[in-house]
Order: sequence, then C-alpha cells, then structure tokens
Amino acid sequence: MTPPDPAGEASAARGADRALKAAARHSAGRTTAVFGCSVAASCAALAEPAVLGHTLDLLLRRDPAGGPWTLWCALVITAEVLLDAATVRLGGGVDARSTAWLRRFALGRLLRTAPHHAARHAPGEVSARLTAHATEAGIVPAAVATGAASLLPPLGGLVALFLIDVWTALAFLAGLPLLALLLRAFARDSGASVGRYQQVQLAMAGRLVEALAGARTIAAAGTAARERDRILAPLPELGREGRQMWRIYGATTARTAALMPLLLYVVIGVGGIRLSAGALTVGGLLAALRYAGLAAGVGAVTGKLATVVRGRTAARRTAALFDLPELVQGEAELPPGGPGTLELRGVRVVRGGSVVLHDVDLLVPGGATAALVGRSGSGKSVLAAVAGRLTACDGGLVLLDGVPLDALSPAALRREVGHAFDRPALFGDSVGAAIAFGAGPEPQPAAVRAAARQAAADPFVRRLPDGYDTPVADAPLSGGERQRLGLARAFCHAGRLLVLDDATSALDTLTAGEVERALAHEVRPGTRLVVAHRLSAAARADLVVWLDAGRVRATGTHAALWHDPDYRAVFAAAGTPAAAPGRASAPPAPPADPAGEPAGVEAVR
Ligand SMILES: Nc1ncnc2c1ncn2[C@@H]1O[C@H](COP(=O)(O)OP(=O)(O)OP(=O)(O)O)[C@@H](O)[C@H]1O
Repeated sequence: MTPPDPAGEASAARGADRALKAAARHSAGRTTAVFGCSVAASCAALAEPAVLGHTLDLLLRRDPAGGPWTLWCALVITAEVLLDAATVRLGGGVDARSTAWLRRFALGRLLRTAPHHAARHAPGEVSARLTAHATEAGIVPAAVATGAASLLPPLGGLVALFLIDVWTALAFLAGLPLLALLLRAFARDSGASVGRYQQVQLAMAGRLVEALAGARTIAAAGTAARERDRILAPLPELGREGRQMWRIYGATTARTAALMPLLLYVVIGVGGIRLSAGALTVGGLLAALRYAGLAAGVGAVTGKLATVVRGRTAARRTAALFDLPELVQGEAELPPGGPGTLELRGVRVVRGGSVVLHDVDLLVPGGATAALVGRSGSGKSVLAAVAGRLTACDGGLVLLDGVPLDALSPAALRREVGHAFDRPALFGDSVGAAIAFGAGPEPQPAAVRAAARQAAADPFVRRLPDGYDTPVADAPLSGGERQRLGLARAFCHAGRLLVLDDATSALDTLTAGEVERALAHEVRPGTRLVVAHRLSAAARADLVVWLDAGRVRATGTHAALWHDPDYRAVFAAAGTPAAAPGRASAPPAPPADPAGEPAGVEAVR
C-alpha cells in the first residue's frame, strides 16, 4: 500500500478548492441568487406555520382580524412555493454551468499541453475525471449555497416546536429514529435514467479516449478546437437525460414528503392530548405539526453535506488536469517564402528528472534533408518533437527561418510544420477525410489522391470497398498501410518543414524507397527532418545528425560518417547489419544509389 503523502494531499485539496472557487466565480451572480432564494425560501417556510396557526385561531374565534391574516397566509405560502422553485431552477443552472466550466477548462488544458504531459494520465482515468468526477464537483457551488440556508428550517422548526409546546417537541424527538429508518428505503429508482445518462457520458468518454490516443496528431494538425467540439457534440443528449434525472429526483422528493405524516401522527397524538388538556390551541397544534415537518428535514442537511464532501473529493481528481502546463505560443508569422532553415541553439530537454537532450546545437539549411540517426533511446524522437514544437525544450531555442518556434502563432506553426509518425492515429469519417485531416482549408479530393500516390497509399486505398470514401473503421489496415495514410496526410499539408519520426519503419524496403523518392521530388519542397533507422534514408539525406545519449556526436554526410565503426554499429544495433564479420573496417559505403540502399549495404544483407 502506498503510504499517505500529507504534502500531496494538501496540495490536491488546495487544487480542488481553487477549481471549485474558479467554477463558482464563473457563475457567481447565479450562485448568489441561489443563496438569496434559498435563504428567503427558508424564512418563508419558518414563518408559514406561525402565520397559519395564528390565522386559524383568529378564524375559530371569529375575530375580524382573521380576514387580513388569511391574505398573509396566501402570501407566505405563494412566496415559499415560488422561492423554492426558483432555488431549484437556478441551482440546476449553476450545477450545469459549473460542471461545463470544469470540463471545458480541463479538456482545454489536456489538448493544449505537450503530448508527454498528457500521456501521464491514462485514458480511462482521464475520462472519469472529465465525466463523473466533474459532474460531482460541479454541483458543489450550488450545494454550498443552498446547504447553509437548508439548516434554517430544521433548527428553526425544532426551536419553534419547543416554544409552542415542550411535550409535543419531546414526542417528536422520540419519533426521529423511526423517520431515519424509513428514509433509508429511498436510495433506488433513478437507476435506469442514471444508466442512460452515464451511457452518453461514456460515449463522450470514448471520443475523448480516441482523441487522446491521437493527441500528437491533433497537436501536429493544430485541430484542438475542432476536436473539442467533436468530443462535446453529444452534450444536448446528455442534457435531455440530465433533465429526465431531475424529474425522477423531483418525484422521489415528493415520496419522501409523503412519508413525513408517519412521524407527524405521533406529534398529532401527543398534540391532541395537549389540546384536550387546554395546553394548546387548534392553531398551535397546526403550527406544531408544520414545525415538526420542518425539523424532520434535518436529513436533507446531512445529504447536502455529503454532496459537498463527495464533490470536493471529485474536484481534486478533475483539478489534477488543471495543472498541466500549456505549450507557450506566440503571434509571430514566418517570413514569406522562407526556405525552412531549422536551427537548434543549446537545446536541452529534461524528461522524468533526467536530461535526455544535452545542449544540442544544429543547423539544417533550408530545403535540406537531415537524417537523425542513433541508437535506441539516444533522443531522436525527442529532438524531432522539439524541432516540430510538439513539445517545448527546457533550455535553448529552436528557430525556423530565424523565428523562435515558441513565438509563432499556432496557425503559422501548423501550416508550415508537418509531422508523420510511426503509429499514426487516423481521424475523420473516411479514409479520404483521414488524409485531408488538418488545420486550414479542406484540401481538394485531387490533392488528397496526389498525396496518397506520393505515400504509396493510392493502390491499396482504391482496392477498399468504397475507395477513399470507405469509413476508417471498415478499412482493415496493416501497420504499413496505416503508416502510408499518415504519410499521405503529412504530404497533403506539407509546409516548409516536414518531420518524419520513424514514419516508414513498417514499410518494406522497396515501398520505403518509393516514398523517399516521392518525398524528394514530388511533395512540396522544403526542409525534412527524418528519424532514420534505415541505411537508405541516412544515405539519401544531405546531412546526417548522429545522436548518442542525448548529444550530437557528429554531423556530416553518411559516406563521411561511415568511416567510423561506431557509426556503422548504430545501424547494426537498429537491426540492419552494418558489416559482415571481418568487414568492420570495410571501406566506407559508397554514396547512395538514388534508387535504393548503398551498394555496399546490399552486399552485407
Ligand atoms: N516522457 C518521458 N519521460 C521520461 N523519459 C522519457 C520520456 N520521453 C522520452 N524519454 C527518454 O528519453 C530518451 C530518448 O527517447 P527517444 O524516444 O527520443 O529515443 P529514440 O532515440 O527516439 O529511441 P528509439 O529509436 O528507440 O525510438 C530515452 O531514454 C527515453 O526513455
């Protein structure tokens, strides 16, 4: 068992309080109105028995003052009913707004943070934080507002009962345990409606999980806002089911009210005896009965308290997402027509407390293809993510055509910097839409098909039952086909910098060669940063950046680096035999054959 961490607990509690205060501030006016209405309703409820009892006594005595007092009765009862209704109506609105605010804020943080921060939270856990926990937390502001006021009727009722008649009050106190037993029978019935509500919640959670799995793609495509709208689309249905739940809640409350007479019979019995003994008037008995009813409502206060406690605990869970750091973005634009010169100056990246990139300096000239090579874990993917601003660096600067990436507007960044990944997530209703997915204007179908051809995806897409219109879910895709669709998407939106992180790892050598040639000659020209495990990719690159344990060990052409046995060992470690036994000191591989692997490499395979 993990020992309790008091500091962590305290910080989580502070986070929960901050989140709840922020949610309450978001609907401060309405929350104040809920408080005002519930206090006023409680005061009216306390005044009502006294006014009714007094009026009844006046009417029984045929006192002329009875007429005006009847009007007072009507006024107090009307005010109580209207104020109660307003409290419930306004309270429901505050609940919905606070919940929506908590969800939107946390979801926004989740989609705007760097993917490695988001990945710290498991998808299922995130969906629970954003659905059930946010709902429970969202009802706290209104519950606090009404909870304070809901103490007034039971306390005031008990005091009034003692003031009217001590024996009747004692009879009431004796019957309270019976009421507690009867109230326990009420925790049922809303099951079906709650079930449907939760089903819609789950549908939303499913979309969210999908989006989380593709968080890098969404970040790369700059479609966080569109994705948020897609996730929240079932909200109207959730609203309908929520209202149905409230109707059931209302009916349950009415049944609770019907039980109350059982306790009141005890009060009537004792009150009747006191009436016949002349210690109580008829109006006094009526008032005593009504006050007993109010005093019996003490259970509702406990319920409210439990709601607040549960909600605060739930808020801690949702608020954990509030602290996710946002990726800094600016408003700068790139110089028009720039070549895509990529520069890293002293870039340092820390992950899990360890430095994984150490003060990396690198210059990739505009239009050049740079291959990132190195042993597994040397920092290639981290460098690729930093270069494309999927994540921020902890020190140093990354510049594209002289503009720091953190100063760029999100639109400029995603228009000019594209990514393709080893395991791309595919968004969109059809295969064609999955290729077209991205920020900015929707690409024409011809552009989508051209990108698919460049990524060697067109032949297999055309073989699908409905070609480009085939729903992604109905397209059985191999790892390599999925990768080709991811590449097609990146090619379709190619800007001045394209970052390919192991994006051809699942392709056979021949297909990878086709894609590399198309990338060199057909895709929009620009700078390419390619995480490469294949010799062919390194050999074709204008520049190889050799990473070793988070540092740039050397840069140069593949042919020049090939002299170094440690460099050749990198490819052996990656699963590509660098040299046959006895060939460790073989002459450097000749420059790449533009159509395939370097000649010397084929010989050792
Ligand atoms: N979110 C993270 N938390 C902790 N450590 C991380 C995180 N991301 C990366 N690392 C570490 O950073 C180092 C570099 O990782 P990276 O993924 O860049 O390696 P790579 O060179 O791309 O490896 P491979 O070729 O196997 O994909 C690794 O040691 C990895 O464990």
